[in-house]
Amino acid sequence: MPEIILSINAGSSSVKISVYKAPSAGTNHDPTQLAEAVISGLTAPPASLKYTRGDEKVDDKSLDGIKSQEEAFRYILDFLVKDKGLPEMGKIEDIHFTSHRVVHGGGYERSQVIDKETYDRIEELSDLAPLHNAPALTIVKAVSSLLPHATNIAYFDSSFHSTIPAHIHAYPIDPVVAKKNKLRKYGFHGISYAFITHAVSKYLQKPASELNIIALHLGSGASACCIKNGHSFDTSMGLTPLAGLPGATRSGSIDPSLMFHFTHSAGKPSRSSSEHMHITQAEEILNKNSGWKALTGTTDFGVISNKAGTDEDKDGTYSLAFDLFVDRILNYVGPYFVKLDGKVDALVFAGGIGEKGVKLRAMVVEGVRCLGFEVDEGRNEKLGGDVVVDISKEGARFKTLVCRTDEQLEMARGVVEERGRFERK
Ligand SMILES: Nc1ncnc2c1ncn2[C@@H]1O[C@H](COP(=O)(O)OP(=O)(O)O)[C@@H](O)[C@H]1O
Ligand SMILES: CC(=O)OP(=O)(O)O
Ligand SMILES: [Mg+2]
Repeated sequence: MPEIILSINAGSSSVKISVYKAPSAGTNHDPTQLAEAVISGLTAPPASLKYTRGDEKVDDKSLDGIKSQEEAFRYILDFLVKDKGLPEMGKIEDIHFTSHRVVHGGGYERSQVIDKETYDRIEELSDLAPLHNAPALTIVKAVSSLLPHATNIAYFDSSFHSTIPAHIHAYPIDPVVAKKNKLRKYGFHGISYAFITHAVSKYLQKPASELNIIALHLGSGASACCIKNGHSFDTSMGLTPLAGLPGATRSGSIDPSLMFHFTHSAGKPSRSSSEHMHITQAEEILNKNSGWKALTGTTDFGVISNKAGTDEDKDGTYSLAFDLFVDRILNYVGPYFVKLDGKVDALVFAGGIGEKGVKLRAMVVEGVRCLGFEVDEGRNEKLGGDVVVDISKEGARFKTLVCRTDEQLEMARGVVEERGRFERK
């Protein structure tokens, strides 16, 4: 009987689900991916579905009416179960494990089976990841009712960053208050950074424990990570995923006083607060109504890239957003290069924008040319299908890589590696 793992990645604008067959116990192969379904564009309706089974692209269609992560999950599960070409999903009792990407894990340094206590803890942290934790929990709840045999395991984006030293994760505020309220830099996109670390270490044939990279996960939410000897040493997101780089609907870092000048009602509760989450209007504006959406009206950075600098960009709206993003990214690459003492194995692009944004990669690397990074135009434009691709120019002092990150696979590997810890007693 095959043991099936459903690996669920609820992002702020997408839900990505991969179906894996676990290798036989005692072998250390990767889980085998049987299918992947991605619903994207939740913040730019209509959403769309991309479905691949094995190496075959089976479906690619627009979906009206799917607006939330929970709706996307329910749609995908139904779709997978009904797919005649995927008999492994025909018997839902064979789904032993569901791994869930949970963005904010507070003090959890590793994955956890989601029991009542873990669920409550993740819920408590919802205010600190307003676009992520509550939607992820709606999926956990749906799994509990639709797949009651499955063991739910939470993988936290923040766990990878538990190695950040105190002088980097601490905020310069009253330490008593900071300790009591657990106010510190947590950092996110850690499942992706763990995948990137392993993939680049394999590609460069260098042990992860000796690997120094500057990694950029650029998606609907975007962040940078300084990875020293295979561990997170610094990252751009903070107490919440709002800090650092701007994103589809997020402002990224701003002067904290800006909000007092933006609106006087900024401190009042937001109308969209729910039983799972209580945020102020300020948090609502900075998390949901800023970033690319506020600057350009679209949350799709692909559109911004295509229009910037063309006749369609008469008032320079798209160019401003594009150039602003390049500028903010450079604000991290330089300092991380310094923090790594110039001993950098690679600058790595990942995430939807990092993997598809040809122009963005070219402009960012152009911005750090003085440090010794240079991109080969041809390689940058045609990546090919490998997990890690070298786009550096011949003779460049430092490497520039693109990594097709795979958070679902990273979680499924974790399930297989630690299966014993998760088996129901
Ligand atoms: N050709 C492209 N160039 C630049 N960005 C793109 C392109 N195609 C898609 N994107 C962007 O990728 C982002 C989604 O990235 P992804 O990592 O999948 O998101 P999520 O954060 O939801 O996981 C969207 O902002 C989308 O606009
Ligand atoms: C942490 C975060 O911002 O995630 P995403 O990019 O998937 O929204
Ligand atoms: Mg993502």
